[in-house]
Amino acid sequence: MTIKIAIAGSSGRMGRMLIEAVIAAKDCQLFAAFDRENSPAIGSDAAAFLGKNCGVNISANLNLLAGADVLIDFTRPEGTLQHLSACQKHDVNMIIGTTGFEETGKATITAAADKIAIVHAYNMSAGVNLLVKLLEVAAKTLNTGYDIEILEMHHRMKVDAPSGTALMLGDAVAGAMGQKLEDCAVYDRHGITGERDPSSIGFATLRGGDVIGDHTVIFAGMGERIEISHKASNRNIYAQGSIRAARFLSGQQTGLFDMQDVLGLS
Ligand SMILES: NC(=O)C1=CN([C@@H]2O[C@H](COP(=O)(O)OP(=O)(O)OC[C@H]3O[C@@H](n4cnc5c(N)ncnc54)[C@H](OP(=O)(O)O)[C@@H]3O)[C@@H](O)[C@H]2O)C=CC1
Ligand SMILES: O=C(O)C1=N[C@H](C(=O)O)C[C@H](O)C1
Repeated sequence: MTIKIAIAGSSGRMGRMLIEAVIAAKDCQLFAAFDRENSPAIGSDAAAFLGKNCGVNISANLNLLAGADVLIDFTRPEGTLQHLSACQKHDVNMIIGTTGFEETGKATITAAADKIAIVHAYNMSAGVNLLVKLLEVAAKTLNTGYDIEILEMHHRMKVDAPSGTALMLGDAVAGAMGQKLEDCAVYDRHGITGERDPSSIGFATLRGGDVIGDHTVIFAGMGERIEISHKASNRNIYAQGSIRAARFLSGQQTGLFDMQDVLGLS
């Protein structure tokens, strides 16, 4: 069976990576490609940046979703929520990689999963999702006497902080220790902060250059330090994860899933 895939944010870093990966995947067909109305790419072939013609022109008309199996969206929260409405209208499943949602946006996605099937994950790579499992073991084993800090670095163009992945890793660690991340997260330190609260999970955000995505969770004890890291060196890991998610969604009618479900890790 061929999976008919539409891509949102076609001219973005992830949009282009996804177009290349979908065209290369034997069981996938690039069905539609979207950008914003004011994008200079509107009307051009979606594979033009590869020096190829794939026969799908970039459009802002979301009615072209009709007949697609799934829309893959790596844009911005406000764009994703517009695309989500269009997916419900046309009964198209959705894969959401966008980060930076407020609680209301997350609730809208959860509600939409009563009508269509959605994979929503802040990191589509197999490696990061394995890290989540490793962290659950680490957090349960090192649950007293170790200070937990999460460090992430991304390229200078990234607009949200901390990264969605850092928040997901923090959530996994907090959950494994019977805590809620919102009750123990420390996102800023400046000035006379006082001693570290042993029950806190600290976050540090670095931005610079073209770093694709580095994440390290540190368990700092007295006499030893454990660091569990993932470093991305190519965005194709996210595109391949998205294609796995598209295969997973084939045949699903409704429901909200994450990459742990897709990879059989849940
Ligand atoms: N889950 C995962 O595995 C990963 C998630 N991400 C996340 O994906 C998102 C995109 O990342 P990246 O590709 O680097 O970003 P880019 O800025 O390179 O691309 C974003 C694309 O979305 C478009 N866009 C922005 N706002 C809207 C809108 N309101 N409506 C429709 N389209 C819109 C942009 O168009 P324009 O240029 O016209 O603004 C652009 O084409 C981020 O949230 C990032 O954190 C990234 C990598 C992996
Ligand atoms: O913006 C990015 O580039 C990335 N965003 C995601 C995040 O916020 O975690 C995933 C990956 O780290 C790359």
